[in-house]
Amino acid sequence: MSQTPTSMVKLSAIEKTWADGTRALNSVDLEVPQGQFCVILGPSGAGKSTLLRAVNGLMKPTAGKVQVDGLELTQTSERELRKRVAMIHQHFNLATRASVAANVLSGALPEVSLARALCGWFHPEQREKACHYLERVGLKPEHLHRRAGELSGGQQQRVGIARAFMLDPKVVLADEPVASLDPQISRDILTLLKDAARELNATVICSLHQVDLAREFGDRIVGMRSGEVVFDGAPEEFDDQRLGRLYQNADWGDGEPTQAREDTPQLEAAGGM
Ligand SMILES: Nc1ncnc2c1ncn2[C@@H]1O[C@H](COP(=O)(O)OP(=O)(O)OP(=O)(O)O)[C@@H](O)[C@H]1O
Repeated sequence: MSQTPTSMVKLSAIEKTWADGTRALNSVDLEVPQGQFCVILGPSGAGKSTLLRAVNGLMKPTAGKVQVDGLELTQTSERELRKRVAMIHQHFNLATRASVAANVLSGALPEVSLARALCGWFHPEQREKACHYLERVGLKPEHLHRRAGELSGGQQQRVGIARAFMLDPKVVLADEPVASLDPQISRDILTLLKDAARELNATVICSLHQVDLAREFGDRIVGMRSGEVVFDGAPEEFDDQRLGRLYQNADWGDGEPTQAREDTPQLEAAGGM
């Protein structure tokens, strides 16, 4: 008998209005089940990063409720949240002067006491796990003691993935993880991320700019525009017409707005694209 998948992330009526009046999120409802690779797609300024930051607690919504693994964020300590939710960043966010090993081990910090963290003392099991993940992401033993900043972009993102998986997270948030990488390396990195998440049955919410990658890797595509969800469905449903509507007159992040086409209807309400 098939079971209804557990909802791992649940956003209910999330609003975010920044101090300058910018409305970044407008009544966003989103439920992401356990184990899903959910891609957030949309033009620059659509609210993708703001949404991801709502899930990891870095952005306090103006209104609405965020739940992760059944816990409401306002009632959850940062430490509890960090054990469940890991983040992968566009610009890797590594300590570039520290070793690759130290960067990966830093993913275990929410589980380590301050005194031990200051001395750089990690459990042998944590060191073993760091080695396991470094191997898992395709880095070699000789990389362990190199400074992270000396690695290529693709290698740095591999370190970022290994770090993110150190605490067996239930949720991995990836904010444009391949934006600065070339197409083949982007595919390798997304394959790694998807496979590593599948091994743990972890939920991934990944913002992307590349539509082809969203279609290839997403179990589901959520299209955002002007702070609203305007498409939510399977990649097969996200056809070129819907793509056109999502990006109509929009900024692709390269400063080149797409031209409106006369036959392109106005955006409809969520799910109605
Ligand atoms: N700290 C802030 N203060 C004021 N406005 C902000 C702040 N952070 C984001 N915004 C605004 O909120 C809106 C959504 O931004 P967000 O970064 O979430 O978009 P995005 O879809 O991730 O864009 P991109 O693809 O370019 O990264 C934008 O209008 C942005 O300028």
